[in-house]
Amino acid sequence: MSVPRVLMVNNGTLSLPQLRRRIEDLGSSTETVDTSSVPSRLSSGYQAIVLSGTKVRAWNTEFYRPLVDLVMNSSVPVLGICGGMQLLAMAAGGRLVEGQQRVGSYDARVDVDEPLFACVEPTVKVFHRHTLYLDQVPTGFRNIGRSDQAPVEFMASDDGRIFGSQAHLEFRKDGFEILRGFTRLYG
Ligand SMILES: NC(=O)CC[C@H](N)C(=O)O
Repeated sequence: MSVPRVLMVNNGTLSLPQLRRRIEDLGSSTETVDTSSVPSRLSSGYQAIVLSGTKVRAWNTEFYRPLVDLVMNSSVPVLGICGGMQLLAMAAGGRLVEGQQRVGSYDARVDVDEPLFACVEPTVKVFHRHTLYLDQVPTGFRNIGRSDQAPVEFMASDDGRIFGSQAHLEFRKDGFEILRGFTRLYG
């Protein structure tokens, strides 16, 4: 079987190497493109798209428009991490709020009947590094994970193609196992 290829969009996160390594450890190859130079159409050679955390905040919808168009016009599984989830949520009309800066490991409760969580228990310990919080899922998405700190820790599109994680899944064992659940959607 050939190795699945993942297009990794670098939105300026501090932990791109770790994110790539995890996806590669799970059996995919990765190629990275910066936010400002994403293609207008996904080449048929890719089986999934992963959006890293961000440097430019999700409020800047103009900056992220080409990326959002790429995601919406593709048909492969997509995973947005931290700011990568926030920018997808903003584009779909979601609401973000400025909160307490959160850095470190926190528990979240997840819906284990969702394919993303096929490899974890209902409570996961995952790593966070952010100050913006999604307090409402946008139309077309549902809330699939929550915690004492944030009402929306994970979201999924109604068609089950696009996922978002507030946590940086490139860290911690449970993060890796959630990434494993994602790779099973296209691998
Ligand atoms: N790590 C990130 O992706 C940060 C996202 C966003 N800038 C926030 O602070 O919430």
